[in-house]
Amino acid sequence: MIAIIGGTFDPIHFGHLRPALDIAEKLSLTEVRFIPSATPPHRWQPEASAEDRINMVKLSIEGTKPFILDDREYHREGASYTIDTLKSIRFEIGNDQSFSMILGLDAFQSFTSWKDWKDIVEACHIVIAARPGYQIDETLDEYLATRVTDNIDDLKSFAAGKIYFCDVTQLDISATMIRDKLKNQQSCDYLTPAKVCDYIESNKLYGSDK
Ligand SMILES: Nc1ncnc2c1ncn2[C@@H]1O[C@H](COP(=O)(O)OP(=O)(O)OP(=O)(O)O)[C@@H](O)[C@H]1O
Ligand SMILES: O=C(O)c1ccc[n+]([C@@H]2O[C@H](COP(=O)([O-])O)[C@@H](O)[C@H]2O)c1
Repeated sequence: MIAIIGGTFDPIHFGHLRPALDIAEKLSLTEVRFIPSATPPHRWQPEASAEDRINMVKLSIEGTKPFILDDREYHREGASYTIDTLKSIRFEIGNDQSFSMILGLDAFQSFTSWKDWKDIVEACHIVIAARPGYQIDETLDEYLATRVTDNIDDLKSFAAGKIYFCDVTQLDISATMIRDKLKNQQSCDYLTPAKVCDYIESNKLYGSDK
């Protein structure tokens, strides 16, 4: 079973890494691919370059099984739409293998505004990580509500199409919080791996001149 976690990762932090590991262990995932969004379609453009964000992801996951970097969105022109990423992965792994997309609860809340969101649900399972400050929407879209399962085995028996809310270690960390601290010449220690803090410092990212 493989999964992806996409993100702007500007920068990557423990709020991405620990929940992704919790989900990998809970679902016995053989691979979790971190996919930095080169040109996010839906938000202001990232502060750090795609190269720096990719380097920080690499540093933060090296040596951690089953995490790997997948930089396909960097090599694609135009806006980084998730549906295009999923189609290209499906092309590689075939239609029979169980394949999940990990999303934080905040990202899931705007999911029905994503490009071709119904096709996304057909292409993969969606595993939603709890995030401090966000609650499951009681008025979940009907199309989505019928796909919710609390049975992990469904994620293994079906290749796609299920939605699973996953309890994970809740860390109230955001990339915005880290960028703000660095702008104020504060440290990002213990919010993201030390190697990422060192990279930010050496490359003077996010207005940090420490
Ligand atoms: N602390 C967290 N707990 C659970 N999920 C998270 C957390 N932080 C980010 N995520 C999820 O990780 C994915 C990528 O998030 P992203 O790179 O936008 O990080 P962010 O911290 O939300 O960034 P920003 O503050 O710049 O908006 C999204 O699905 C998001 O919901
Ligand atoms: O494809 C879309 O329309 C779309 C709209 C919003 C978000 N996404 C993806 O959702 C992931 C998390 O987004 P973000 O803003 O939390 O980094 C990331 O991989 C984005 O490319 C994708």
